[in-house]
Amino acid sequence: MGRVGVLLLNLGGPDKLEDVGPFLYNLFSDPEIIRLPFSWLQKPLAWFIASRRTQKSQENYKQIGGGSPLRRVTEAQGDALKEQLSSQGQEANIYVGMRYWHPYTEEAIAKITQDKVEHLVILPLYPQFSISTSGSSFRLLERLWQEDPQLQQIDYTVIPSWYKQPGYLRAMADLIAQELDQLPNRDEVHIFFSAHGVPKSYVEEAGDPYQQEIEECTRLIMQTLNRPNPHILAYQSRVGPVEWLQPYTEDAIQELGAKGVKDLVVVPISFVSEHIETLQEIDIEYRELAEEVGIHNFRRVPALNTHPVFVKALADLVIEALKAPSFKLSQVAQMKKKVRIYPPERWEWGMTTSAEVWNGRIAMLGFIALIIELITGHGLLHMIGLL
Ligand SMILES: C=CC1=C(C)c2cc3[nH]c(cc4nc(cc5[nH]c(cc1n2)c(C)c5CCC(=O)O)C(CCC(=O)O)=C4C)c(C)c3C=C
Ligand SMILES: [Fe+2]
Ligand SMILES: [Fe+2]
Repeated sequence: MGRVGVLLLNLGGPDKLEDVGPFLYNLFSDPEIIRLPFSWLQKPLAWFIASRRTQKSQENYKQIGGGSPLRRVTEAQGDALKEQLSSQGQEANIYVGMRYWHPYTEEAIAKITQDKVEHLVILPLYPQFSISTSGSSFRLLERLWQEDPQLQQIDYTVIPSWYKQPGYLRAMADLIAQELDQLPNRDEVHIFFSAHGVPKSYVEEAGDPYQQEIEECTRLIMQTLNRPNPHILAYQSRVGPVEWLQPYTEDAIQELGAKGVKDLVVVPISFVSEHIETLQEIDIEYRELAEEVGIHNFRRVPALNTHPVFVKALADLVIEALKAPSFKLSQVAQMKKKVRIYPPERWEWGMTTSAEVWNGRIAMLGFIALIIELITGHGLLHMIGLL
């Protein structure tokens, strides 16, 4: 076999506080994150939302040391994977491609062509598929492939999602067991799976298989764990006013508190690395809430990071993918029950939930712009002489 490469995909995160604004702008500029009727509105709206969110987001990053650990952790995972592959007789170069911050996917692709990689495995570091995560990275890669004849020479294969991988399930179950065993009444502790949320319309209108994969993954982890504990699944990190997958983590914590639950072990299930949503949102915000509602033993299962059983699982995935018939980027959408990757070919006007929401938001934006213009005396309407 010729030169082998593995491209690890992840979302990326700001390395320092000054990066937060531009990182958020990149994130909200992605039509897979925010769906709009007109593409020309994407950038101004991304700028508007990012500016409004930057300060709050910076405060959260300040609480975890002033930046995201995601790059460091992902690079460590890459190093560990290279070593593990080598010990299993497979030499490979590992490349990290982030969607919204350095090292960008484009930078990784440039290195891959420079190194003349012949066989490439594309492995998203999201166990479950969502339009907003792996889907967005695959779409970007599809575009890069179409534009570059050199890339088209590479024999590549994609792993769309891998939440059923036995080593991954084992590593998750072991980490949960370790936390349960720290508590005196370990078989009665509630296991709380906290998945990252997505807007409900992704699942119901666009056919995102994310919710189904999360639910199945939860069931498989519980089966692997093989303990009698009660468990619950809820969704965290909601952004904006639309409805996201329910129940929301904060509501579920409150309900458990009201029922008199005292011991909780929280399992972050959509992430394999520590980042802001484990270190700040769960460890600080949800812990505070849990204490307020009387859940005094609140423990969080650490992210897998470079857990050896997990790294071996990643290596097994790569080796199997190299042996199996290749799976192309264009096949992912077909396989995932005809997922309509955002934005749709044609904007659907009318009473669809998202169209209504966005029509309302655009009107609101226009209204805000008008108020600002009336107060400051500067703006588009003054420029064209209407005010
Ligand atoms: C607004 C929509 C968002 C969707 C949909 C979304 C889905 C989603 N995200 C992750 C994983 C991560 N998200 C991270 C940061 C992040 N995500 C959003 C918004 C959406 N995510 C924002 C605004 C941010 C920035 C942080 C903030 O201001 O809250 C990160 C990086 C974290 C870091 O340490 O920097 C990850 C990872 C998943 C798995 C997911 C859907 C399945
Ligand atoms: Fe996110
Ligand atoms: Fe988030």
